[in-house]
Amino acid sequence: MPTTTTSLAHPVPHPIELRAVSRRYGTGERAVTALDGVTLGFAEGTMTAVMGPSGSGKSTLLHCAAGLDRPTSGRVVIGGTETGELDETALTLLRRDRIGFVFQSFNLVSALTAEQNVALPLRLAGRRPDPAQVAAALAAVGLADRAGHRPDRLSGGQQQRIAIARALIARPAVLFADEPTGALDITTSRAVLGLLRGLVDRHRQTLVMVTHDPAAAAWADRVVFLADGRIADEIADRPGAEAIASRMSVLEAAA
Ligand SMILES: Nc1ncnc2c1ncn2[C@@H]1O[C@H](COP(=O)(O)OP(=O)(O)OP(=O)(O)O)[C@@H](O)[C@H]1O
Repeated sequence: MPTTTTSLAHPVPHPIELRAVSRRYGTGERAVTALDGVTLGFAEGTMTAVMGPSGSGKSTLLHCAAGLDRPTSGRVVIGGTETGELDETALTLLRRDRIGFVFQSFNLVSALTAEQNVALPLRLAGRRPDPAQVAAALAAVGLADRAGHRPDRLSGGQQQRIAIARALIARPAVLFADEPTGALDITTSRAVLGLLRGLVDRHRQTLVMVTHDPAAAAWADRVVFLADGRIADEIADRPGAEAIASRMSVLEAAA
């Protein structure tokens, strides 16, 4: 039977690639290796959950991959650009163009309305926000009718949805989320995760999310497990929460 090879000579690069990335903090006896030779790519239109025991390097991985922190050794390639070759200004501009970030604590500006918060990244980039673009971002997270509200008049879930709209306003290739549902109840978490999943499925958004919660990780296509700064395990093909929880308990028992 004839065989056909379909591999591409020049495959499209992943929006983000980490190659043998290590990050050490401090020097001498106090040195901590937070990441230890991690090689990982995040494909377009996929959702990856990053899990692992406390201190295993999840936030450090996210910060290095997003260009918020620089590795001690190894390479981070964002949209085909080697970030190690960029100075701080060029890295900031690349991040502004390509990366969105959502935090557990929402990080909204309390004195600004929902629409002003969403428009903020454009203003910081020196661009005049297009009201239609801001309205579309609010509509995409189901909060068109809350445009004039300040964060203290919104629920936790609504605040996180505003933070997601703000992260998406510049149409980043990759959205990073560090425990985005960590401060939310189960029902609200589900709504936020459904929204994130929809962005991946409908808009081919690439999403990388750190979580401790197997139920949240079960929304992902792939779960990467870290232990002591290394990739300890990986499950692909949308694993269920039970399979994820049992891998986590093995890693936590060993930690
Ligand atoms: N700025 C820093 N200076 C020194 N050590 C640090 C620094 N940031 C992180 N570390 C250390 O690096 C290791 C990995 O930290 P990191 O925050 O990436 O882990 P994590 O898996 O996100 O943890 P958690 O689940 O508890 O948030 C830990 O041992 C931590 O103490």
